[in-house]
Amino acid sequence: MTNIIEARSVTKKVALGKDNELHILKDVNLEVEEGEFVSVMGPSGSGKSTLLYNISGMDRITSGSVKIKGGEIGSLKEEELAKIRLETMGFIFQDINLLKNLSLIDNVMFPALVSTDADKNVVNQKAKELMKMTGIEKLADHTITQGSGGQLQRVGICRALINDPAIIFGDEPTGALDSNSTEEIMSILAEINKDGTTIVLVTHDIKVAAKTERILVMADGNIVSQKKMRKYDAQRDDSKEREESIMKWLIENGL
Ligand SMILES: Nc1ncnc2c1ncn2[C@@H]1O[C@H](COP(=O)(O)OP(=O)(O)OP(=O)(O)O)[C@@H](O)[C@H]1O
Repeated sequence: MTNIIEARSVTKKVALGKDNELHILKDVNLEVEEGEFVSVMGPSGSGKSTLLYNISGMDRITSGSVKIKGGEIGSLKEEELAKIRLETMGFIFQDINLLKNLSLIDNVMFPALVSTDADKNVVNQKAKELMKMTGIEKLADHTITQGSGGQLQRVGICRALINDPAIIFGDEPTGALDSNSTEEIMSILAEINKDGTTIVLVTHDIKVAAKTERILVMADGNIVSQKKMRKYDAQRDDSKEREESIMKWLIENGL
């Protein structure tokens, strides 16, 4: 299997005032295989979001190396990095950040229209297909005030998928959703992953982690433990067993 993400000895420090700095990531090593579905758990402040932003090139590492599809991203100029982010990655956040003055379908289309000289009709067709796939096609012409949290998060997923990214990064994508919407969003992500898209999610929710196939646990700026599981298959209906086994593992490892 090919590694789509390779992070070596990654550190991240931020300046706190004149003579003080915070060491957030401490020599982190991580490999993610093409097509993998990975979740990152760990206590608040352990560095999960910082890891996500630094391996996706949304933020700059202090030292070490991050390769995406074999190419080092640390040394890239801002425009080159932005191009790689736009063409290779999709991002889903807890706070969906949709543009208020655009319809939902225009929000979905936005990353495709800013990135390339793509044909608007082709992009529109693709956006419609994605909205159909996630069950929100009827909301295409609505605005963001007319959707529920779960519906808007589906818009966020469609927007993340519009450029056919190889990797989707999610920072607590279900953090603001109720358990039904969380289940629905995770089913959609599991389907997307089944089709070959690599997914890396930060989550506090065992139910979310149970739908992934590898759980990384962070503590104090490093990955301290990990658990590999069979890829989730909705047909098997074994979510409960997966959740219990994760819970047991977390407790046994003092996490
Ligand atoms: N730009 C920054 N400036 C100063 N401190 C920062 C910065 N970014 C992150 N931190 C601090 O680094 C630590 C790790 O933050 P991070 O958001 O990565 O943690 P997390 O594990 O994702 O936490 P949570 O689960 O609460 O979201 C925290 O103590 C945070 O306050």
